[in-house]
Amino acid sequence: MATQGLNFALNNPSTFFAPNKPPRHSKFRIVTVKCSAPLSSEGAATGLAERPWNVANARLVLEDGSIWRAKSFGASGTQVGEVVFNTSLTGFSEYEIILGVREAVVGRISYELTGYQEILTDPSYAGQFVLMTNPHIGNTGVNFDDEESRQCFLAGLVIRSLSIGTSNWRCAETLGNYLAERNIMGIYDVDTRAITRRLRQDGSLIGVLSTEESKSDQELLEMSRSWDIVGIDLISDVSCKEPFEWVESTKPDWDFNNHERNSKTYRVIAYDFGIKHNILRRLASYGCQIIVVPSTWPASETLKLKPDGVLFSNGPGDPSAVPYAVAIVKELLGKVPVFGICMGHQLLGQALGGKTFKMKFGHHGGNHPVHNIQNGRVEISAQNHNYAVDPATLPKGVEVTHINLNDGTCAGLAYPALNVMSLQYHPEASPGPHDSDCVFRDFVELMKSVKYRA
Ligand SMILES: NC(=O)CC[C@H](N)C(=O)O
Repeated sequence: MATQGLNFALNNPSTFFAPNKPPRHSKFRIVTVKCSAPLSSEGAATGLAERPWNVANARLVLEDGSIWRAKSFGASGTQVGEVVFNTSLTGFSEYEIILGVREAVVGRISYELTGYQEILTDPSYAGQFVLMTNPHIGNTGVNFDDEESRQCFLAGLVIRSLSIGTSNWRCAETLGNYLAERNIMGIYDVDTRAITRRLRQDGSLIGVLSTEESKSDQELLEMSRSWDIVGIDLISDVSCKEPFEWVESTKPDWDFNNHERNSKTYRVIAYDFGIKHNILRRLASYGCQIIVVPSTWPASETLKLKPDGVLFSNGPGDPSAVPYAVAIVKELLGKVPVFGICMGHQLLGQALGGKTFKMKFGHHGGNHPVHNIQNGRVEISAQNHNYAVDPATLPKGVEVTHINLNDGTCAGLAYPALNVMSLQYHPEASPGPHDSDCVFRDFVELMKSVKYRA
């Protein structure tokens, strides 16, 4: 609906957008409309603008033997990865449309966004193709602020329709240019609904994306069948190599919980298994002093820094393929309050004696309902994981604190005796939802209670 409204406005010569102040807590304000392809005046009048593409020049070959012809954007080449679908469709802001010389407000647009830039820069997607179920991607371009890490680690992007126009007050460049500069492949004009239904039915599939005509379908199929993401340590490729201090908090205009700031500061060591920057910003906003350390940083060195708490971050790949990280987590248990997010939660589950398993097609999206058993509330959450902790394998004393309401899987754990808390999903989600943000306050409260207990 929103994009239809925008297309109407784009194609109506008498419409222009007001350079509004961004609504509070919104990152979006329309001031310019950049088109990646010129709209002919005829096209503009009829709504039938000429598209900048003609032919399929890429193939996605899935391990089940299906071949999907598509059009390429971003980088060219051949890339293998696991295909996952992301259902993010959240976040919108309203804009006034001002028409003609009298500047009468004639309506409002709900401007839709999916957080695709945050998804592209989430290191947990390393080794995976992200297929967006939202059919229209690229309309807000990319900007300098929404990066979740230092680079794009994912294998590639698969979308239904690439926006021909880019319009956002923060836009620095188009999605296509951004991906090409980072050597990330993308395809569009592919039936993402059909692929999603296949993945839901048959489970995650390995795929090969290629723009190389010289490679036969059979060659690409064999490539997809001889690669696997299970059992591989993907953390060490994305983690930082040296410790560093993190100070940036959420910008005041966008902070939705700033009344909860703490006057006291707590020292947190954050293990970087592929950490998203917004986890660090939220911790900083809640008054934490943070040192980020590499995935292999010894537990003994962490304890020497005398932290009030330790955070185990999100990260890519199979949690059972990184026993060295589980050993570090285990060594810290009971010595300092700990909080695990996603991969961090899965490592904690294993360190407590539990096991993880691979889900059929995982959870990827910004619209997962979670039952918070501790307070009885249902939180809408952002999730991105293919594995889960099996609660039946956990020892007595470990509590399941959150349940994913779509499939009943474990979405959070606590072990009060050892000051352990963890979530399988993303309380820091940017652009949202923000229902679970208060878990950072819970972590601060945990650190506080331990620090001032003595
Ligand atoms: N976001 C994450 O930390 C993902 C954890 C793990 N790689 C999984 O897919 O389950």
